[in-house]
Parts: sequence; structure tokens; C-alpha cells
Amino acid sequence: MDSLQLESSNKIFGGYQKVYSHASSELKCKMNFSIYLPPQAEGGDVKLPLLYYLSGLTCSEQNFITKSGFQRYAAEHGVIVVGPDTSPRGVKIDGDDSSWDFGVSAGFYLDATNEPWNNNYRMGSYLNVELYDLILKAFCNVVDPNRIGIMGHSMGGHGALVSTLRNPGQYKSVSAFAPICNPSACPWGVKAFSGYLGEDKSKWAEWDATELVKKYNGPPLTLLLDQGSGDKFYLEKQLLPENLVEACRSVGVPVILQLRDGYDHSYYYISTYIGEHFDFHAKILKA
Ligand SMILES: N[C@@H](CCC(=O)N[C@@H](CSC=O)C(=O)NCC(=O)O)C(=O)O
Repeated sequence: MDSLQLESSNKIFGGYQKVYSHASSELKCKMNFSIYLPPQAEGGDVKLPLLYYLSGLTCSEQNFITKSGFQRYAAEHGVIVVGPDTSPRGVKIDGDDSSWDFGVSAGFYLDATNEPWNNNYRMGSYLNVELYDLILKAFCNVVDPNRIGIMGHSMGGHGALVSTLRNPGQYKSVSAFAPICNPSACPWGVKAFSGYLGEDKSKWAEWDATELVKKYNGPPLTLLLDQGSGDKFYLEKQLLPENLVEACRSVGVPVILQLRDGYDHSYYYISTYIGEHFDFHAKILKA
């Protein structure tokens, strides 16, 4: 683990919540990620399932580990959980900090093709290749490479869905809280995709779950979508889960949409249902 620097380590529910930093070659900057090692990882003689959690706009790796309470469920199920940051950090591109929904902490888990973003904003390759390989190598004694799933929230829900649909078989289970389901058709997505990918909408479709699912040709997959009915971003049509459900149904990809009465977009909502998502993933990853 020479290339990893331990930033923090705290005991919680019998395991350890750690944060590491490393130099990313894709993003050309120093990045943090979190990893929860449940008590079952102690000793390193059992290989455990791994879940990625992708956070939303304005987040770092800290929001999920301090606010969701997921460690209780990860410890119960014996699942390792990794949480990357949401964008490159400290690369200083003009305009990267002028709004909260584009640039810093808003990397959208894609590979930018438009200048000046294309040099650093490569979160798609960072997550699905660089960090993925680094985790398998650095934690090879405890991670089972055949039992990896992914989940996320909002922009991170979009990231979880597109990562799964673009890389068939890499993630065996997927779920999302209040995901941005059809970014080509909502204000957040139009702003991000115009900036990172340019105006050619055929490139947008490559990073849009509602478009990708229509062409999915991989192992059987059930998408678990979770949505609070009182979420202001849902009501403002930033999230559009119904579009993804309709696309799934049109091609026969199983999808579950859980509508949660009165819940908003916050970590109060996520912490209420995170246990159900661990049950969903554990059932698939431990089958
Ligand atoms: N600043 C915004 C609200 C930002 C916000 O709600 N961010 C969400 C993710 S939104 C989609 O990706 C979040 O997870 N925030 C972090 C948290 O700890 O709650 C506004 O002004 O509305």
C-alpha cells in the first residue's frame, strides 16, 4: 500500500472507518477515498463483498461516512464499503468553483471531452478503472473481486447506474437514492453535459442511464431506485425516475421504484433506508 496515505482511522461497530489519500493519474491530483473495513475483515483470511457508494453534488467522501449510519449494516452483513470523492480537487480550472452544480464537487462520474475539463475531469475512468484496480490490489487479502456492487445518491445515483450499465458484469448489484435518472433531460444534467461533453447529444446518451438501459446487453440485473415523494429536486424534475422506469420496462430490464412518502433529498432520508439497500445488495452479493 505504498501509494496510499492513511488520513484517518476510527473504530465503529467493531470495524474501522478509514480515509486514505493517493495521487490519481487519471485526475492528475491528490484524491481522498473512504473505506469501511467491517469486523469480519480482521485477520484477512476471508474475502468479503465490496460496495461502492457515490455521493452527490457538494459532497466529499465525508458526507456519507458521517451522516448515513451505514457502518451498522456493513458490519452486520460483513461488507466492505468504499466511497470516492466527487470531483478532482485543487486543479484550479477557470470557473470550477463558481457554482455548486458544476466543477468542484460536481464531476458527474463521467469522462469530460470538452476543453478545459478533459484534462482532469475523468471521474468515469477514475472510478471504474483506476480506483477499482487500486482497491483490488491494495486490499486483495479481504476483497472478493467477484462480489462487487455499487450504490449512490443523486448525482452519485446517476454515477452508480451509468457505471453499471456501461461496464456489464463489473458491478453485480446496483441501487440508488434519488438518482438523476435522465440527465440529458433535466437542468443539472444539461448544464453538466454541455460543459463537460459539448453540444453533441449523441455523446450525452453515453452517460445517461435512461438511454444506456435501452442498449444494455449484459448479465441479468435488477435496478433498485429509491425516491422520497417530498424531495424538492424530484418535484422540480431534476431526477425523473419515471423516465428510467419506462425505459427499463420497454426493454424488459427489471426495475424497482420505491416511493417514500414525505421524505426529502437529505441524509435524514438516506439514513432511514440505507439498511434496506444493504439487505438488497447482500442478498445478491452473498447468493
Ligand atoms: N446547495 C444545494 C443543495 C445541495 C445538496 O442537496 N446536495 C446533496 C446532493 S444533490 C445531488 O447530487 C447532498 O448530498 N448534500 C450533502 C449533504 O450532506 O446533505 C442547494 O442550495 O439546494
